[in-house]
Amino acid sequence: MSLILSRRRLAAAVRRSGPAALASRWLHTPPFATVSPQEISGSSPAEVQNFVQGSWTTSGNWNWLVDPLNGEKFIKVAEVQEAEIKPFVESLSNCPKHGLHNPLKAPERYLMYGDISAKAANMLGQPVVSDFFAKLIQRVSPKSYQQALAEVQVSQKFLENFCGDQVRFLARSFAVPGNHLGQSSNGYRWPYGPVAIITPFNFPLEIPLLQLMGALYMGNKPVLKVDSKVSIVMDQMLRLLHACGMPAEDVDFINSDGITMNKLLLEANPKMTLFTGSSRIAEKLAADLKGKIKLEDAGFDWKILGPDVQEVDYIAWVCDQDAYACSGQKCSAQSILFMHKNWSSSGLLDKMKSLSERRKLEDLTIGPVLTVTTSSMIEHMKNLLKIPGSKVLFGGEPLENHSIPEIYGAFKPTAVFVPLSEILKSGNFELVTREIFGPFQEVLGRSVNGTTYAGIRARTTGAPQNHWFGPAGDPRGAGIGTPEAIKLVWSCHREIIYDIGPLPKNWALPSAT
Ligand SMILES: NC(=O)c1ccc[n+]([C@@H]2O[C@H](COP(=O)([O-])OP(=O)(O)OC[C@H]3O[C@@H](n4cnc5c(N)ncnc54)[C@H](O)[C@@H]3O)[C@@H](O)[C@H]2O)c1
Repeated sequence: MSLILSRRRLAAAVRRSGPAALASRWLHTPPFATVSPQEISGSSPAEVQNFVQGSWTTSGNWNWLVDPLNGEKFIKVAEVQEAEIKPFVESLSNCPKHGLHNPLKAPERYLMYGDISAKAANMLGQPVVSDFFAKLIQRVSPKSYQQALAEVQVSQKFLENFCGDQVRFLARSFAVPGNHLGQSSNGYRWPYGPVAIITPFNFPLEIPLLQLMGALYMGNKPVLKVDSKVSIVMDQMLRLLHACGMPAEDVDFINSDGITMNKLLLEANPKMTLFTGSSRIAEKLAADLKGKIKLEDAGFDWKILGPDVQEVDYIAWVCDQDAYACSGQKCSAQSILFMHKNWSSSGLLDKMKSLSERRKLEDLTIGPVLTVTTSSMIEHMKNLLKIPGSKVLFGGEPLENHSIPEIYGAFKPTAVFVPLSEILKSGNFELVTREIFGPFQEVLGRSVNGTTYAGIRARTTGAPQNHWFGPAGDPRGAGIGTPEAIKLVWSCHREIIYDIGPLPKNWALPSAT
């Protein structure tokens, strides 16, 4: 059974099934929720609010979002304007720089967050709740039900990982014996206090939730800003967390445009900002915030197939998933495939073509691209095709028979072949390695460089809660998911040297040194 129906078909189904079925659908909406994913439509729009100083608030301005599948205005977001940021600035400045808790202050809060995580993991694990979030994700960041559900399941496992004592174990300290009796040096994981989290549209639940919980576990007070296109998901998740006992004052949640958020950061001066998004904004914020930032920015991910040809069917399937699942809008999506010439006669490219052709809009295995328009993908492709020897292997055309609004992209899964000798020429390299955050990859003839996913089952898209996921080689690089990521991003090292005596027997005043 197809798990996602087009809005029009859904609306028709609701009309056919009448109010009794409607009531039963609401019965299947979790108690904390204020929306029902299937019911959101032009005639029954949903509302996204802000949360500050312990209360839900609206703003003077509603930003209307259009349904990525049919262009209908279906969600209104209370976007905070520049003149309205004061409560958020005040709320953040109420948090001391030593945090809401730390190893020497309010340690019971580590246990409280262990309990909140246990309850939230339990709630999110209930089929009604995971289905609710998967369907809500699908409405705003269209991807297949399996991909949306996987995002919920990763989030649920992450919460399970930090139940019980696991939060306090994150703040484990160590001691080194000192030089004399009564002296020892102790290393602590210290919070930053007031912090900010900014996240993009492509993982509406997983990225903001994992970073938010990491920040809270270590004792910080975050203000969270998720891309407004998808922030309805975290609006609902915060309601779940409140229902699981999260103190209302611990997190603020703001909807705004980038300019307003930038202003808030400059005025509220958070001690640390975690930014996940494009490299352009990452570099701007790094300068504006004078380096008080950690980054997970744009990805241009490559896969290399070396000379040993094997498991062609499996590799074709992994390539298809890596390049085109979520319509290529995973930060780890395969952007380039370097293929050793031994693969040319293996049938790999034909298999990839057939797999890409299985993808269809009806089940969102291919769907709207939220930040790149169809015309800019076509333009990029035309520029690539000017490179001698390059050719479209498959795709290369807009999707057909759809009602995706023009502000979004609608493009068939596409692969363009570019000869390696050409890519190395100056001028071509920048063009070929431009990130197109959509279902687009370039296939090159020979292998050149490495990737960190290795082996016959290697994939580029894999960021479950049990892997560190993040960049390397940049001192500002952040991570997500694991205890190491949480400790690195959300706490700093603080050393306290205890030197409590006693003084040596017969101590006498030494001469000046
Ligand atoms: N490395 C990772 O883990 C990772 C994960 C997901 C996405 N990404 C990257 O994110 C990009 C796609 O996301 P996008 O297009 O939404 O990114 P984006 O940089 O346009 O937006 C990201 C967030 O920043 C906010 N923002 C924009 N300008 C701002 C400003 N001046 N001050 C403060 N906040 C501002 C946006 O409202 C949004 O919430 C891709 O490049 C992708 O590779 C990276």
